[in-house]
This record gives sequence, structure tokens and C-alpha cells, in this order.
Amino acid sequence: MRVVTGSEMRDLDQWTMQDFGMPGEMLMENAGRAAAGRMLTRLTLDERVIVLCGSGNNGGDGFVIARCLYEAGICPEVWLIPEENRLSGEAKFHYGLLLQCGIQVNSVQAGGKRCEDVIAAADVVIDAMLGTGVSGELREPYASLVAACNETAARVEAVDIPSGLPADEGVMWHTAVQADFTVVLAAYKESSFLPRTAPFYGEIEVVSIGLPPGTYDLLKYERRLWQRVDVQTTLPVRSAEDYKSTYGKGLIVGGSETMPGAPLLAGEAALKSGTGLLTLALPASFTSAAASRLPEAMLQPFSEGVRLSADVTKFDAAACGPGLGRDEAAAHLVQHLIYKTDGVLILDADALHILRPSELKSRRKPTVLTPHAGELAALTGLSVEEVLQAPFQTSFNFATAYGVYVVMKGAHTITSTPDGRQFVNPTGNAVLARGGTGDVLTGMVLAFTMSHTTLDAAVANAVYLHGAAADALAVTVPPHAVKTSDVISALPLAFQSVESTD
Ligand SMILES: NC(=O)C1=CN([C@@H]2O[C@H](COP(=O)(O)OP(=O)(O)OC[C@H]3O[C@@H](n4cnc5c(N)ncnc54)[C@H](O)[C@@H]3O)[C@@H](O)[C@H]2O)[C@@H](O)CC1
Ligand SMILES: [K+]
Repeated sequence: MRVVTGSEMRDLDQWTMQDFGMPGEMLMENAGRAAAGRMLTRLTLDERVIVLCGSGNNGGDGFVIARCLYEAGICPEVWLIPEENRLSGEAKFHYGLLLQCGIQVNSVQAGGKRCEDVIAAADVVIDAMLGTGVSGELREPYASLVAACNETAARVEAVDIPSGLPADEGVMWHTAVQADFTVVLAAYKESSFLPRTAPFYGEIEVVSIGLPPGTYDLLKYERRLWQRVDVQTTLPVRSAEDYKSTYGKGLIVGGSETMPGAPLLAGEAALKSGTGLLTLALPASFTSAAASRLPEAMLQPFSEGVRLSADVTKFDAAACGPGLGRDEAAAHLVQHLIYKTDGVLILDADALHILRPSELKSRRKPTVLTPHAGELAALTGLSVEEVLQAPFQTSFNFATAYGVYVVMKGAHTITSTPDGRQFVNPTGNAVLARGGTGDVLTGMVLAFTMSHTTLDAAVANAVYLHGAAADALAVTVPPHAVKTSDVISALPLAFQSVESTD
């Protein structure tokens, strides 16, 4: 399932109409009919339904939806917001069809009965006022109608995007319809996944509108949701013939006086995600505690402060950062790993604060960075607010500029590849908002990079299953009554959730 910007969606529509030859009226019929189909699954014949139609193509979808509901035996009250003569193109065409069906259309501009009062008395409001074409502060009467939608007790179902909300990240906006459901047309919009805008969508359903096969390949960059089916088709199957070395030799480097547990969490997660041979490099004073907590791991105590005595070229993958600290010795260690590691290198937590980004360009093997917004801000020199306003662009820019994978952690973690593709993760919940869950992810990424055929799948699957473990936990335990190691304990449930056939 793709995630697009507003202008990418317009390009897709244009290609479909101009190059593929599908008339715009047909595309709008497909869109409206598909949206109505979803809405009809919730509608009952006794509900009072109002359809609010704007002046653009989103309003055009509304006309189609009204006609489809009529076909299904529901008589919605349709309201046209602009003057009739403002309608053009496909929207005007479908307005005409609606009138031909004998359906009466009320006019907001005509005065008389107030649309706001009808919204207040409705059971269901279908919001087809504004879609991806919105720009700037809402003008009247849209602003008042959006406010009325947000005050009514009715169920609010938005078409494509809640009116007022931008499709893209990084756009200034003021107010929007708070939808209960949004039937998104063809592809997710970026704003479906941003912390401030996502809640306005309510529950999202994406419907197909008949774009021809291969249309998305015409877009310059692939940006999509990483779904259960992606995990199912890429998760390696373990075989009886495997050896302990089949899944690689992994190294985790971390820990300091104040944060001894972080590398242990990463190590336990790596072991519980399939790593056959794991070495933990950590301060000498913790090795006995580590040995009793993780007897499966080999231990490599730091010598002379934070010097790594292990030959890092012998490992298939290394992860560095959890609990490491940020002093000069730690910075040297990160630098050493950047230059000497001969396999995949995963950098997390403190390592992200002390690395010099320019050195990443010297890596000849893949590098994976797993920052949260604050760490990505530190890496890019932007403020946290700037990163959160444009996480897609910020992580894309960093990943492509430095040739690394960037896993930007958040409610919807975004994985960016060095060649500019992006995968949005759908799993996870408030359980993950606690210390140490990032260390767990680091361990999982380490394990998966050594077991998967492609690095894209390794990273995206680790993120997916990390979230799925939290989702499995949340089914049985309240999110406040959880500690981070419970997420590791729930990993078998996460693996089961993708392996089951239902
Ligand atoms: N062929 C296509 O392009 C298709 C488009 N579709 C629908 O069309 C939508 C996009 O259509 P449009 O590009 O026509 O745009 P919209 O329908 O989202 O809005 C454009 C209209 O909104 C007005 N407007 C913009 N900003 C405003 C503001 N701040 N305050 C008040 N009015 C404002 C503009 O004057 C214009 O009349 C999609 O979201 C989707 O619902 C679908 O029908 C599928 C096919
Ligand atoms: K809308």
C-alpha cells in the first residue's frame, strides 16, 4: 500500500487519465463508488445522512457517493457549498447525474435552512468538502462548516482526507474536520502518519479507485506501508540443516557505569530474534552480571576504559550505542567501528550523538542508524520540531546524502533506504514509549541483518515485529504495567502473529 504526497497523487491521476486513457469521470465514479461501498458497511437505513460537497473534485466524489447511497435505498441530504456555477469538469458532470436522478441538492449559498443545523441533527456526516487541493487557512463558509462537523454528535466520515488537513508533511494548517472514519482514495497520504495530523483521520480505510497496474512505478521514489504480507514473504524460514553460524556472528558494543542494562536488552532481543552466535562487548565490571543474565552470549570486556579488544572484522554485523556514553573514548570506539567493521554496522542511541556524519560516507558496507526525532535532530542540526514536522523529507535527505539506512522511530516508524525508498511501519503502541525499547530494536535489527536476504526486509521486518510484540502485549496487559524486557518476552507472539495463516 503506497504513501503519496498530494502532488504525486495528482500525477497518478493525470497519468491514468492522459496516458492510460481512463476518462476523469470514470476515475471519479470509481473513487466515489468505492468510498460509498465502505460507508455502506456502517450505514443503516434509519440513519439521517448528510453529504457536504465542496467546489473541487473532493466535492465531485461526494456527488457520486450520494448517488450510490441513493441506489442502496438511503436518501442522503446533499449540500453544495459553493455557488453552482463554480463547479467544473468531472465534478460538474457528476453533479448533473445526481440532479438527473431526481435528488434534491441544498445550497449553502442560497440562505434559508442553515447547513450547520442539519449537521447538528444528523446521524452521519459525509465530509466531501475539501481533499488534497486545500491550501492555506480555511475560508468561509468552510471554516464554520468544519467547526459544525467537530461539534456534532454524528458519525463523521471523511472522503480521502478530513477537510482542512493537508496531504503533505511540513505544511502550515489551522483547523480540520475530526473524522471518525476516513475512506482514503488509492493511497495513504503522508499526513496519515504524522503525530499531529494522523488523529484527525480517525479509522482509515484505503480503497482502490482503478489506477492501472504499474502506475505507481512511474513515481520517482517508492514510499509505502510495510505490511504483514511483506513480513510473511520475506521472513527467513529456519531449516533443520542450519548451523549456529547460519545466522551470522553478531557483535553488540555498549554499556557504561550508568547504563549497564542497555546492551543486555539489545543482546537478549538479538538472541530471541534468531542470532546463533552473539558477542557482547561491554565494561569489564558488568561481565559477571551479563554472564548470569545472558549465558548464551560470549563476552568481550572493554580493556583500558572503552577500548575494544575484539577483531571487529570477524563479525558479520555489529551494533553499537546502547548505554555507551558520550565521552571521548566512546567517540573513538564509534569511529573505530565505522572504519573497521566489515559487515553491517548498526548505530543507535549514544553512538548517534557522537558520530561524525561525514565519516559515514567512508563506509563500504551498509550502515543502519536508528534515531528517534531528537537524535535525528542532533544528526541534522535541525530542531526536534522541524524533524517532527517533516519526518519523511528529513530522514530521506539524511539517508540519501550519507548512503545509510535511517530508521526514524516514532508512532509510525519510517525506514529510509540509501537509495531513497521509504517504508512506514503500522505496528506498535504506547507500550513502546519507555526506556530501553530502542535497545531491543537495535538487537532485532542486528539479528535480522544477518538472517535476511535483503537489508530492506531485515530492517523493516525488525521494526514491524518489534511493534507487533508491543501489540501482542497490549492485548493482555495494560500499557502502564509493562517493562521493556516484557517486549522481548512477547517476541514469540509477534513471530506467531505473522506466521499464522489467518
Ligand atoms: N482526477 C482526480 O484528480 C481525482 C481526484 N479525486 C478527488 O479530488 C480531490 C482533489 O481535488 P481538487 O484538486 O479539485 O481539490 P479539492 O477538491 O480538495 O479542493 C479544491 C477546492 O477547494 C478550494 N479551496 C482550497 N483551499 C481552500 C481553503 N483554504 N478554503 C476554502 N476553500 C479552499 C479551492 O478553491 C477549490 O475549489 C482528492 O482529494 C479526491 O477526493 C478523486 O475523485 C479521484 C480522481
Ligand atoms: K474531505
